[in-house]
Amino acid sequence: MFRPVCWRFAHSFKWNGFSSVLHVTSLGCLSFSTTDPKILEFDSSTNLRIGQSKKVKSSSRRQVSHLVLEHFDKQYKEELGQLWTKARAVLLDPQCWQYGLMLNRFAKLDELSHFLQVQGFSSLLSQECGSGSLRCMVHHTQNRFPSQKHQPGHLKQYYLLNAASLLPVLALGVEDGDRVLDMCSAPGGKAVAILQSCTPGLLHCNEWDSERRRWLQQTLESFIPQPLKDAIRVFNLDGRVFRQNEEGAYDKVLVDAPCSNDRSWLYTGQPEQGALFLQGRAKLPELQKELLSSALVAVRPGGVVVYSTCTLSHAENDAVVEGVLTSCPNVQLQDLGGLARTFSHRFTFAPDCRYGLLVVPEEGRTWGPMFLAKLKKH
Ligand SMILES: C[S@@+](CC[C@H](N)C(=O)[O-])C[C@H]1O[C@@H](n2cnc3c(N)ncnc32)[C@H](O)[C@@H]1O
Repeated sequence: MFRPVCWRFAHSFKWNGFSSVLHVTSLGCLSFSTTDPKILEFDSSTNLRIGQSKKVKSSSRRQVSHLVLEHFDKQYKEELGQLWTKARAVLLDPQCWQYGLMLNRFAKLDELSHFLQVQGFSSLLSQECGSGSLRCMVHHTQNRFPSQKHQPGHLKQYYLLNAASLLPVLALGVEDGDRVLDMCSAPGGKAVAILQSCTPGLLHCNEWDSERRRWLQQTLESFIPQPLKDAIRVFNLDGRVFRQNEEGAYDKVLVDAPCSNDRSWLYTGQPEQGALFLQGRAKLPELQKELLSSALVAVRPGGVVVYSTCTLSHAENDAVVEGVLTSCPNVQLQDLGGLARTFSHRFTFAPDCRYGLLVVPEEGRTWGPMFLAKLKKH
């Protein structure tokens, strides 16, 4: 049993998936031995416990919906060929999923940064990415930090995410002073990423679902200090109305659209839920086109819109962008080849995605699914 000295960090700390043990020495240093626990946890009485092998709770409870899986098999085999076999293996094995840690530049990070370095985490983003002060740490193996609890008045140190979900933010390229709309914003991962990368002149975060809007507000509270919050406003609107209210008001708009979310929808559990999901899925492309068109009205001439989803579905990705490009003559598709080259060692991109980039998960680089396309208005 060890007594952690760095109490604040240790208190909420759980670890799964490494073959070494964390020690917190009496001097407050962090080091590892080579015993092989599957889980470590600090409990609230400040003791470090080394537990026996046990699975991460949330993963072991997941139940695959066979209805959804069959549907995916049929569709994605046709759309992605061999890549689907690889992605399928990852999606069906939550124990292998990698998680990135987006670090909060507004929190104290010394101990955490040191700990991550010792553990072999590396930085996803280099200076060439143009990501400003945005930092995300990734590991080549499966690993999962616990989510930090929301505590009013305290800033969290990190946000857990699928590292590929930073690509839309990088593609948007927000700069200091920009007026930005995050049209579908909850739970707020990408809004936080934007605020990590720079200081926009204003950031409007919109979320239609009231429950999720509260979650979004909590995320912003957990990561962003008060002075910066003055530049942020949270809206509770249907994103499709921005076309009427906010014409040309923004330099940059992110449409991280409601989508099938393959990773979580595969685990819809009960057959009825799976059936409902498949019904709803058919209606998504229409909504997505409307949201993207609305964003193109809300952005100023010369401004850019990034459209993204976390599904592999062609109908919700390339086909949506194609549909909008056909109906909006003053919009031009932007090349994302540079971004793909920068991250080709980290992410697997589908080779024949016509209008954007599609990150497909595979063993060892389980990031994705993530689709993004960038459009510029003239
Ligand atoms: C993929 S999630 C967004 C994730 C978020 N950008 C992030 O990075 O944390 C899509 C969100 O869009 C919201 N949504 C659904 N329909 C919408 C609409 N018509 N207008 C605005 N938001 C909508 C959903 O409730 C959901 O929270």
